[in-house]
Amino acid sequence: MKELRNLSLVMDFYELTMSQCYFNQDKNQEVVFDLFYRNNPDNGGLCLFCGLEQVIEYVKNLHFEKEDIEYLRSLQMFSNDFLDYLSTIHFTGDIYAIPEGTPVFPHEPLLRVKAPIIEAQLIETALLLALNHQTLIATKARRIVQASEGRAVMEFGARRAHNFDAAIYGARAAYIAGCVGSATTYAGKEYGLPVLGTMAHSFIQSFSTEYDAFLYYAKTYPNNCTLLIDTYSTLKSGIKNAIRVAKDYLEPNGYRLKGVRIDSGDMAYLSKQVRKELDQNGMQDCGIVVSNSLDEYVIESLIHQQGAKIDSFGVGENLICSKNSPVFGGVYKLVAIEKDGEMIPKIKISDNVEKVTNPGMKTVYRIYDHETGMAQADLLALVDEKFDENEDLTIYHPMSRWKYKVIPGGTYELRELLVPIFKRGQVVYQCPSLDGIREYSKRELDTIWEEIKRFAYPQEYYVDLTKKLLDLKLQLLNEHK
Ligand SMILES: Nc1ncnc2c1ncn2[C@@H]1O[C@H](COP(=O)(O)OP(=O)(O)OP(=O)(O)O)[C@@H](O)[C@H]1O
Ligand SMILES: O=P(O)(O)OC[C@H]1O[C@H](OP(=O)(O)OP(=O)(O)O)[C@H](O)[C@@H]1O
Ligand SMILES: O=C(O)c1cccnc1
Repeated sequence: MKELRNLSLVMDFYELTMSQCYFNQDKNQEVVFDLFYRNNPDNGGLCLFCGLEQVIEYVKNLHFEKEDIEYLRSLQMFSNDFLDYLSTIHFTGDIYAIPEGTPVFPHEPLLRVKAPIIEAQLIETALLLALNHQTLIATKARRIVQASEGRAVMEFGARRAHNFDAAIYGARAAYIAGCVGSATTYAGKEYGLPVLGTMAHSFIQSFSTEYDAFLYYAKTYPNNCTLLIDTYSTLKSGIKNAIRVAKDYLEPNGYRLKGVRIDSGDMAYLSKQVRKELDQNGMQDCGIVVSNSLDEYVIESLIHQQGAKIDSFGVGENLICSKNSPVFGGVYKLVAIEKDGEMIPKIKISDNVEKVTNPGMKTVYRIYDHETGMAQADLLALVDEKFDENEDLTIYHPMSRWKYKVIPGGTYELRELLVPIFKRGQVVYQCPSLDGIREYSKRELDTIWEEIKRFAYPQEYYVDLTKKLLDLKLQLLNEHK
């Protein structure tokens, strides 16, 4: 079996200091935490939820090694009794979550934990860091894939990623979001996603001539040959040498030149000129790949405003670092606490209305329109609420009773998005394959209206409350006045 790094101590120190207080007071009662976010990155209309598999690995493995305990002891802040307790701790609670690859929206629980407060608290940091990172990268990658309108997007980001895990998990998230593969070989080995790539300028420079470099590569990989044509001059030498190699070696031997890559200069102008030359030489099947600090806006402009002739995109830094919007602000908030065997709903109040939490143990439903199959809104409900799809459904704005919408009975279907992942500490969820997640994600994205997916001022998707949940929220707000 592969040895796992024990990452259990990847937790904010306050999780441990607070936990010792709970422990000393014998206050390890059950609580419920919701993990959700408030704003879509890049002013977008949605996110793609990602990173659940890594959360499952972390929670399943939660334990402290002897050396972890000794380290904590050396800090002289923790009692022997508490350290003894930590040395045997493992997760015993329930976790429900939305499946990876699902389009998600602000303010809905993406994941819900019900566990003794110490356990729920100790896993906070890891849950947030895994889900915040991969959701951010999948969300960015999805935008880039959308802008490419069916042209392949290759993830080239490892060298600009914020260290090893960001490259590996970033490649995973990007593949889920629709990239055709990644240049990060490790991610191919680990996740079975396609690894791909072309060549670097250093390769061309290492030969006496560009032609020699192309010829050597073509002889080595005649079936899969994409040549980088911008080392000296894309139009004066690169494209000419690429065509020569195709004519001198590949075609006489029954092969075709697969592609050329342009990595600098004006990509619209160069791609059009290169396309013309390839076509004039009977090489209509040779693809044009471009790279160089691309993002969804440059890609959109190349395709729509500039008529660029591009077949695929290599995208690195803007994708792997979500450069325009580098933070995904997922948060983890306590929403209920057990008292005398009963779960008591809790609220977090803020002057900023956006930051007032939705109290209680809740679930999320996606409401699909019967006729179109499209998602109409998401509905937050208390877990014990029951629905009959033949009856009218009234959904409320998260803050006001007078803003509501009635969806007529018989016109909609409800799908509960949160599914069981852990029950009493045991994993009850079978993680789908990466390709399974990717296909599911594509299908789910097809149920989201284009108005929500567009980049400029997207329409806001409704995440509403049931009457019962809204009443509870307003009642708690009143009680705290
Ligand atoms: N037609 C185009 N429309 C919009 N942006 C483009 C177009 N062509 C290139 N770009 C962008 O312009 C920028 C050019 O950057 P930069 O100055 O780094 O490259 P360069 O001078 O072409 O080559 P090098 O990478 O060797 O410095 C890149 O971000 C690229 O994505
Ligand atoms: O611009 P990005 O979106 O991050 O895409 C990845 C970049 O990384 C490489 O450049 P680099 O100069 O590092 O190496 P090279 O010698 O292969 O061009 C590649 O040529 C791309 O330009
Ligand atoms: O294979 C490529 O062309 C590649 C890979 C990583 C970064 N830039 C380019």
